[in-house]
Amino acid sequence: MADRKRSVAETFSRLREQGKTAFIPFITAGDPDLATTAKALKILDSCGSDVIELGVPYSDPLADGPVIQAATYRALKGGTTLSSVLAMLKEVIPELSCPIVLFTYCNPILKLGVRNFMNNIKQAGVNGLVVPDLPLEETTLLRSEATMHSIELVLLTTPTTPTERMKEITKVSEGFIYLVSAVGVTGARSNVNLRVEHLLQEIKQVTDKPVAVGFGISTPEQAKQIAGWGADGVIIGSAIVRQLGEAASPEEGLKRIEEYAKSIKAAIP
Ligand SMILES: O=P(O)(O)OC[C@@H](O)[C@@H](O)c1c[nH]c2ccccc12
Repeated sequence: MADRKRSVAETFSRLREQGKTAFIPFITAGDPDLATTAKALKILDSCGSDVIELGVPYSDPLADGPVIQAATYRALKGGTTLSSVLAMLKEVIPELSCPIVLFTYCNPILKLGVRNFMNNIKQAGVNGLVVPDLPLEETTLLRSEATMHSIELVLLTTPTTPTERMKEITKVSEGFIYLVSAVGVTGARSNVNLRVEHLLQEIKQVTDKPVAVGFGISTPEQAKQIAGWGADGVIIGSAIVRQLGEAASPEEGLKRIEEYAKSIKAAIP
């Protein structure tokens, strides 16, 4: 029963019934250390996060901007590995009410072997998975193993994805569809890409699966704007990672993200 309560798709359908938009924070595991990550997950959960994205630090974060690259570097320097992240999650997830979506690049999955990887993350209590550098053509093996382990494999579509390809992506994406709102890498932008409103409408014409928007969102006003355009979820990473990882102390960083998460949650209906 716990799994069903926690599935990403279930979370979105509950929110849809309530007419609410999901708040989905992203943080990098192990930045500044795994003990702080464990506390951050509990704080973000208690501040009303509906889904939490947790990034596994990897040496070549090609889709990440400078803030998350710096966080990744700090986490790797601190010795964070996939197995230490999963060991921490095994302890923490039973205390969380929201589902966890793990973020990892392809390489760590291939190193472990797809079946082993899916089994390990399922054992840790993870619900969803995003693999930013996994092209649609390569998803078959991951999708079948994810399905076998009831892991929801979330796929991404971007402002430059051709319509036919976007339709393919929406067909096979599980949990939700990640609409990347801006071209380029992750990182707060001063304005939200106004094309997102049209992109959301385009996707919602071809699927009724939930669509969450990420990239560049950092202020309550931007979150409110995205929610107003009909997004089912608002994803914020760099703005949170910066406050947590660049604070004078872990305690200071945890205090900052608590206040920040509450301000975002208050802004989205
Ligand atoms: O950092 P931003 O601009 O708020 O965007 C969310 C993003 O950080 C998070 O979803 C993410 C972290 N690493 C990624 C790599 C690819 C796509 C998305 C991501």
